[in-house]
Amino acid sequence: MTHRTRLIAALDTKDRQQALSWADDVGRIVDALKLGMEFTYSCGFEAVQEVSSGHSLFLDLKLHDIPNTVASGLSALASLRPALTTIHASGGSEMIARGRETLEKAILPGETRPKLLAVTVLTSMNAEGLAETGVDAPPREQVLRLGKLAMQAGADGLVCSAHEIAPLRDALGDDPILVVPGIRPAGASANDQKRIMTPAQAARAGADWIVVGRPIIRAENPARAAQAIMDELASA
Ligand SMILES: O=c1ccn([C@@H]2O[C@H](COP(=O)(O)O)[C@@H](O)[C@H]2O)c(=O)[nH]1
Repeated sequence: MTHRTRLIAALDTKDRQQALSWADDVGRIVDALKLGMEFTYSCGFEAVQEVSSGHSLFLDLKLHDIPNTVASGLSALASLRPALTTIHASGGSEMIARGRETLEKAILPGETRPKLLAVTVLTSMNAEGLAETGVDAPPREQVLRLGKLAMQAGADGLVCSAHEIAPLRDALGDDPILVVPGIRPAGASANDQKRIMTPAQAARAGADWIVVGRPIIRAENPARAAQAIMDELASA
C-alpha cells in the first residue's frame, strides 16, 4: 500500500463562530482539525468539543511541566477524545512515560487511545534560536536526540520539521508517527516559521501528517486553499 500524507488544518483563532465556520467549510476537505492554545485558552473545552464534533481532533496544547502535573493535564484533556495530542520532549523521559501511562488509563475498553506526540524542536527555531537556549547543536541533531528519548519513553510519535524526517526514519524506522508543521505552499510567506518545506516536499520526505494553519485560514478562500494542498499531496 502506498503511504498517504494526511492534512491537518490548524484553526488558530480566539473566535468560536469563526472556528465553527472553518470546521464546516475546511473540515470537509482535510483529514483532521487542530485546535491549540489560542482557541482552547480563549474558548474552553466545551467549545473544543463543539468545533471538533464529527472531525478527527489534534489537540495541540504542548504540555511541559513536572510529570505529575502533565499527567493530570493529560487526564483532563483525554475527556475530549483527541486522536492526537502533544507534550514537549524536552520535559524528559519520566514526564513522557507518565503521560503515556495516564492516557492508557483514561480510555475505556474498546476506545482508541489518544496518540501521544512529543514536540522535538519547534519549527520556528533555527540554530541561532537553539543556541540562545543553551543548545549548541544544530536543529537536526537536537531533534534526533529528543526524538530517540521520547520514543524510548513511550511517545507514539514526534512533531518535527520536514527537514528531520529522513534522519528520524533512519534512526527510528517507520514506527514513530511523524507530524510536520512548518509547511508552506510555494511562494507563501514563512511568517515566523524557520524550518519549512512545501506540502509535496514533506510528503515525498515521508511525513505521516502535515499541519497547515495560516496558508489556509488566512487565504481569501480557505476551502479552496485546503483543496489545493490536498491536490498537491495527492500528486506528490
Ligand atoms: O513545532 C511546531 C509545533 C506546532 N506548531 C503548530 O502548527 C501550526 C502551524 O501554523 P502555521 O500558521 O501553518 O504556521 C500552529 O498552530 C503551531 O502552533 C508549529 O508550527 N511548529
